[in-house]
Amino acid sequence: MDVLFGRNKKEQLEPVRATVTGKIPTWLQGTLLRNGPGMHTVGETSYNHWFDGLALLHSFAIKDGEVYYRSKYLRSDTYNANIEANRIVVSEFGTMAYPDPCKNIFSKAFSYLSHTIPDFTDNCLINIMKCGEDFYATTETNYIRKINPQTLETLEKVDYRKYVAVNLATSHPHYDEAGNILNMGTSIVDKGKTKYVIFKIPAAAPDARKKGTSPLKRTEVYCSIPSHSLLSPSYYHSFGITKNYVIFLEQPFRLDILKMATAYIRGVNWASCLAFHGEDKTYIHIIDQRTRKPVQMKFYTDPMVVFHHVNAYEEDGCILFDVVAYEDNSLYQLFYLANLNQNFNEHSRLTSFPTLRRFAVPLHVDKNAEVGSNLIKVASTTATALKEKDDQIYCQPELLFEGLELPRINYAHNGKPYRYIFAAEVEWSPVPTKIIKYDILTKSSIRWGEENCWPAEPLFVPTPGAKDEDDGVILSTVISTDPQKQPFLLILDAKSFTEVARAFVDVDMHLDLHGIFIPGADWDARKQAPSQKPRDRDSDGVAPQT
Ligand SMILES: CC1=C(/C=C/C(C)=C/C=C/C(C)=C/C=O)C(C)(C)CCC1
Ligand SMILES: [Fe+2]
Repeated sequence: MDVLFGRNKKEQLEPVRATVTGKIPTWLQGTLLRNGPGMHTVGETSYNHWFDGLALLHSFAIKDGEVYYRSKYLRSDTYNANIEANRIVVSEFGTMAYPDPCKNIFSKAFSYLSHTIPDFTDNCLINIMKCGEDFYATTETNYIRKINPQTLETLEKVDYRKYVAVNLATSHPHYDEAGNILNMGTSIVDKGKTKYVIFKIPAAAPDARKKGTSPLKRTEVYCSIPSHSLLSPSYYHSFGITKNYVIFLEQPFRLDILKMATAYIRGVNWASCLAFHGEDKTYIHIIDQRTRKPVQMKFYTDPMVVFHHVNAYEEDGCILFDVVAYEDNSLYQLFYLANLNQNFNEHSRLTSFPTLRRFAVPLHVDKNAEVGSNLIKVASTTATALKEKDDQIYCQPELLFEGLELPRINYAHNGKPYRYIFAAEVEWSPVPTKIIKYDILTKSSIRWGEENCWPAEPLFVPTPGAKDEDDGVILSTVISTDPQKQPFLLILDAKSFTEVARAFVDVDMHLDLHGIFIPGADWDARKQAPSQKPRDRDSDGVAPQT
């Protein structure tokens, strides 16, 4: 399994042409841009956790039935400092590093004792975010890194804290139809308070054409939700939105700030400062986007751990929201490389299985409703919301499916009624072996799989002028544990899940995490030299197919 997880991957700086089998639809033009950890050893030192690996960006430029692949390590300050020192000198999620005290890599990097919150890594390995006309590699700290989506070059380091007071921010922002970003972050012990901050980054400033005007400068705080606990805010990886609401789960999987403040001197990693509190509730916060305030009703559910929200929408006076939920945080435990690399099958069995759960939250509660009554009258779900004595509402989900992760949807349906989920199927080990299409209406599923093949998160790209929700293709990168088999870009028909084409590349491809498809035929993958600046593109206001 070293092939999948631990071994350092070689970057492919020059675009390499893929061998295509099948026929790529002529309308499919654009770039699939993805991110994930690619290097876990620097000199004699190694990271402990798969999420620690240095970010390796890769892209498939698709044009006129041809595919060109390239990959490049994100030249983050973290990457550069590590490479220069020939050892790991910046701490990551599962690895605490001890740099040379004489070298000041980050501004406040080593003033651990005078700052409650230490400076974090800019190794942005999780996702790609489109912000106006710019693209950023993202992680969950306060740093994002601007990148050139064509050449994969690393550009400015952006500190969210310059624009909004957050120490952590999700890697899963939402986009509205105009491309405006809605994201969330946590502000830790700032002015005596710890809060969750929902913020909006407009797609483009009116004066965006003026050089150097970043939409980030117009970031505005939408709403702040006080944390239930000053010193132990919830950890969250994503959140949900509907047309009018934001759904935030304050789950009992929490960061311990005092532990974090002393982690460096105690010689423990950040991950050890995260703990699941199975005795606590999961609070469901619903924020009205029109008033920018949380709704008054208090909703909660049983303890659980959610990384990925799938989608949410409003129906008959309720919010329905779908998440992939676990009984505990054992998933993050499994991704320690020691577990992944040796006796993979034995050590990497999930003790808690990912389940697709649908929750229903009533938006209007009849004051006279009896205690114990179910406030959900929506016929399409068996999820319940029970009124309790103290005006709290206890939500119990409907279990839709067991064994999927990395969910994606047709993003045109984000926040709206929808029927299909595209995801990786998970069978008691943390890595997918199949891609699945789950139909919420019929509760049936179809899948794609092949021997020794490990497909990544499947991404949906709609056919131009698509009518049906599943009119389009699925893109997934597939790597194989069979050394004879080259990695490939898989293109499936999203309706039938039959193979449309695959594009093989003879490269050292990594198992990635998330990415986006950037539609457009105006880039020439072959000719763009790695050092050229991106061509000016017209602002068409089109949100990425995230
Ligand atoms: C460095 C660092 C963090 C990094 C977390 C990461 C890198 C999480 C990755 C999660 C993934 C990939 C989930 C997939 O479902 C924290 C804990 C936010 C805070 C402390 C500093
Ligand atoms: Fe994620």
